[in-house]
Amino acid sequence: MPDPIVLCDNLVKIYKVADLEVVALQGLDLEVAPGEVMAIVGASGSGKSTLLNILSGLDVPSAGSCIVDGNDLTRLSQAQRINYRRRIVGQIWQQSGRNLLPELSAQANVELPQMLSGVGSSQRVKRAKELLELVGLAGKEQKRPTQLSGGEQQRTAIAVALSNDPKVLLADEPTGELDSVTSGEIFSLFRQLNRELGLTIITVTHDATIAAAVDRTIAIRDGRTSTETVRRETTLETIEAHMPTSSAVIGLSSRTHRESILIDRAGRLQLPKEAIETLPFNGRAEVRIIGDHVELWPILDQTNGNGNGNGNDAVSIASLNAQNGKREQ
Ligand SMILES: Nc1ncnc2c1ncn2[C@@H]1O[C@H](COP(=O)(O)OP(=O)(O)OP(=O)(O)O)[C@@H](O)[C@H]1O
Repeated sequence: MPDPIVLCDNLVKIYKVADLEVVALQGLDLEVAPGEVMAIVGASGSGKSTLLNILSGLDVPSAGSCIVDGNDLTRLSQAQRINYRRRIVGQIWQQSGRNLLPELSAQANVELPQMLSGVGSSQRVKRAKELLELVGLAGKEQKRPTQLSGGEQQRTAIAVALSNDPKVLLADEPTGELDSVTSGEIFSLFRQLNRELGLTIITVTHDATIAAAVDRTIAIRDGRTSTETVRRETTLETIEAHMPTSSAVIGLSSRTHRESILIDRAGRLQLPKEAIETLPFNGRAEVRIIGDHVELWPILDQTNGNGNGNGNDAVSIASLNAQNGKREQ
């Protein structure tokens, strides 16, 4: 496997608001391979945008490490950070007002980041035209954002994000304001750009069709990666009965996708919601490694005379196959 283009290890982000501290990311691990197309999903407030803002260089991690294309985002100087934001990453947001300057034409919007990077006039005019053609907007170069449809505005935003030839495209809910047909078209464009330019794409989304179409979906819960869902190469027909019934927080089919929990580098894991719902207890528990599996036992209240582990209420959380190193749920 090639070296990851994104490697986050035990990433922490704490926002200070007056006297309060908000822990937005609490020890998140993430690896993304070059040329991968992946989605980040999770409930509101789970830390998705915080992660994207760190990857884009807009926010600085509070602790842990985050390296993107060899750039250590915890240690960049101000000048290095500007250079990183101009050349390594391109970013698009849900709201077109945040992506485009309304008083400029599509062409001028795409030229602007190049102008800020010192690219000469004739070269940036040529590149802006090429990029607008690549995203399917040939002939609309002189239109202003208000003269374009929502999908066309997002296409323009993608061309703007690509104007300095970044390695990684970061998209925060890029289809959040679009209808499902236009969302599908934007996602096809992502796929085309991935194929033709080798672009790595990381998108935050609530859109199940997008999550179903990417190579890998990471679910974040409470500021940590909790599950990962990968697309199966072939769909399952016959052994479906033996597989989990659904996949990922947005409910992808287990015929086409496989979900796994992630144990982070500190050894922590988050049980899926369905597993928590079937646990017969919560609170303190004892972990026992018994032969080939791991068990959780409730620690019962000592004051009423109960010891722990005497009933049938242990939960086996994993089977460990020591022979082949495989871990089975
Ligand atoms: N600039 C900030 N100052 C203070 N707290 C913040 C800031 N940005 C995010 N937070 C807090 O950090 C936590 C994670 O927020 P974040 O926006 O990353 O979540 P999210 O998963 O992107 O949510 P949504 O899906 O609603 O956009 C939340 O509790 C949020 O209130």
